[in-house]
Amino acid sequence: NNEFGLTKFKEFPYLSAPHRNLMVDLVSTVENRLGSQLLPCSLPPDVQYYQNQSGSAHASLHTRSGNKPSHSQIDFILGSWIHCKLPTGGALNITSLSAFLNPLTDAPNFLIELIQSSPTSLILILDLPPRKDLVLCPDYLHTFYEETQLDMRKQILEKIPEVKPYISSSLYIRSLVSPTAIMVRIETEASQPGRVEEIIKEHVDPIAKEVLGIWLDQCACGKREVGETERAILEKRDGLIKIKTIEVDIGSNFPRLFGPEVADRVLGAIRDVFTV
Ligand SMILES: C=CC1=C(C)/C(=C/C2=NC(=C3\c4[nH]c(Cc5[nH]c(C=O)c(C)c5CC)c(C)c4C(=O)[C@@H]3C(=O)OC)/[C@@H](CCC(=O)O)[C@@H]2C)NC1=O
Repeated sequence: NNEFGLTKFKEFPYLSAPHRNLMVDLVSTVENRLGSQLLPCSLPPDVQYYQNQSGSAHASLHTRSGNKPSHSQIDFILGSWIHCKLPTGGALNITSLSAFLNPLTDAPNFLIELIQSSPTSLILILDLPPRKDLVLCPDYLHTFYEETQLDMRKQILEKIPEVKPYISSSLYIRSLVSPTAIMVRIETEASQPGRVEEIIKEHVDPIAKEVLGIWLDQCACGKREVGETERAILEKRDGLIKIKTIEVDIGSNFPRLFGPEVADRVLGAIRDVFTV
C-alpha cells in the first residue's frame, strides 16, 4: 500500500468536481463493462502511486491487461493522473484514460486526455485513433467515423466560443489521430471563474461519455474478421505506436517532473505493459 492506499487512483484527487466526476465515471464505465475480461492491476505499489523528491509532483498509474487473447480483444486499459505544483503557485493536472485493443480485432482504440495548466486553460484530447490506413480501407472510415457521427460531436464542441483547435507540436501525434479527433484548447477569461468547470460539466462530460459508449459498443465489444497476415501487420503497427507515444508524451516530461530515478522506474513499468 502507498501512503494514500490502493484506492487512491480512482479518487482522482486535486481536480475540480466536474473534471474528477468525469474521469471517475469513465473509469467505472470501462471497468463495469469490460471488468470480466480484465486482469487486476499488477503494477507495483510504487508505480501505482509515485511522486518526486520534493513532493511537488504526485501521480498515479492504473493498468489492467485483457485476459489471455483467446478470451478477450482488449490488450490493456490505462488510467493515469498527474498533479504538479507549479512555481507560479498554480498547478498542472494531466488525466488520461486509454484503451488498446489487440490484433483479434482491427477496430480503433480509445483515448481521452485532459491537461489543465491553469484555472482558465484546458487541453482536451478525445479520439478513437484508427488502427488501419483510412485511404486503403474506405469501409473502415465509413464504419467507425461516418456511421458513428463522431464529427457531429466535434462540431458541437467547437461551437463554444472559448474552444479553439489544439495543434500538437508533435507531427507524429498529429498523424495518429482520426479525422474526427477532438483536439481542443479551452481558454476562458479570468473574469469568468468556474467557466472551465462549467464547460467540462455541460459539454465535455456528455460528449466524452457518448464517444466512450460508441467505442465500447462498436469497437471493444464488436466482432471483426482479421486474417493471419493482417494480424501481423496490426501487431507491428500497434507496437510501433505504443513505443513512440511513450517517447513523445512522457519521454522528456517525466524525467523533468519526477527526476531520473522515479522516471526510469515508471517508464520501465509502462514499457513492460505496452510491449507484452
Ligand atoms: C494516440 C494519440 C495520442 C495523442 C493525440 C496524444 C496527445 C498528447 N499527449 C500529450 C501529453 C501527455 N499524455 C500523457 C498521458 C500518458 N501518455 C502516455 C503515452 O504512452 C502514457 C503512458 C500516459 C500516462 C502516464 C501525459 C502524462 C502527457 C504529457 O505530459 C503530454 C502533455 O500533456 O504535454 C502538454 C501531449 C504531447 C504532445 C504535445 O505536447 O502536443 C499531447 C496533447 N498522446 C497520444 O498518445
